[in-house]
Amino acid sequence: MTKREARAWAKARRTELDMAAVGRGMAQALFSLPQWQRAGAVLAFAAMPDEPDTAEILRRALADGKRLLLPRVRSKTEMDWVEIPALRLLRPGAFGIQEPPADLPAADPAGYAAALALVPCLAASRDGVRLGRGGGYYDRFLAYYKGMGLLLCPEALLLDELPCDDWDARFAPENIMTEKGILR
Ligand SMILES: Nc1nc2c(c(=O)[nH]1)N(C=O)[C@@H](CNc1ccc(C(=O)N[C@@H](CCC(=O)O)C(=O)O)cc1)CN2
Ligand SMILES: Nc1ncnc2c1ncn2[C@@H]1O[C@H](COP(=O)(O)OP(=O)(O)OP(=O)(O)O)[C@@H](O)[C@H]1O
Repeated sequence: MTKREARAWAKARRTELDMAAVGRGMAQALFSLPQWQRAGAVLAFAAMPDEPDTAEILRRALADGKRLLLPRVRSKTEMDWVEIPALRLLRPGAFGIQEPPADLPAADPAGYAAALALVPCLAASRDGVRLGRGGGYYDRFLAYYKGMGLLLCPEALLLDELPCDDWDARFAPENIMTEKGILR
């Protein structure tokens, strides 16, 4: 299977899933993890309609006093991280994704202690290969990000194998989370 074929399969499979329910399951699994409880800052994402709904995670992060950063697309290849103090400030941005507004400054994730990055994917393999949407945004970010990361992947989108390029970040099974919890 090529990446292109894998993306087509994943996109079709995703339309059959209840992403509100998957998101609720992931949120519950996440809140019980020490990695979440210890996190002082969360690098999250506002979900697209075919991604697990993260609204509850975003609300809980702020309610628990964690600093919340979300991506803001800057170009065809780069995204900025922006700290957002309240979800009502979000505006539709590139691809219709809710983004921090242009007047909030870009932040350096390295400047946040105890950061936890929640990483979206189209699909993932059990041995830790992430399939993204093909923009390379997260590949570039993960190449320099040194903090803790969790890949959020619905159970139905976990494969035994996926093609992997040199630049693809790899996730250990204990850093892959489905609505049923951490893979092990
Ligand atoms: N919720 C969320 N936010 C995110 C990402 C993401 O994957 N999910 N990104 C992660 O990179 C960045 C935005 N990158 C994106 C890249 C492509 C598409 C997208 O919808 N692509 C189309 C195909 C476009 C094409 O025709 O080539 C698609 O997947 O259907 C969306 C976001 C930053 N923010
Ligand atoms: N660390 C990097 N530095 C520069 N370019 C990169 C890096 N990682 C990936 N790229 C480029 O990004 C493009 C897209 O890569 P890939 O198809 O793996 O994206 P993806 O992981 O599916 O997308 P995304 O991360 O946006 O969800 C590739 O053409 C690759 O050359």
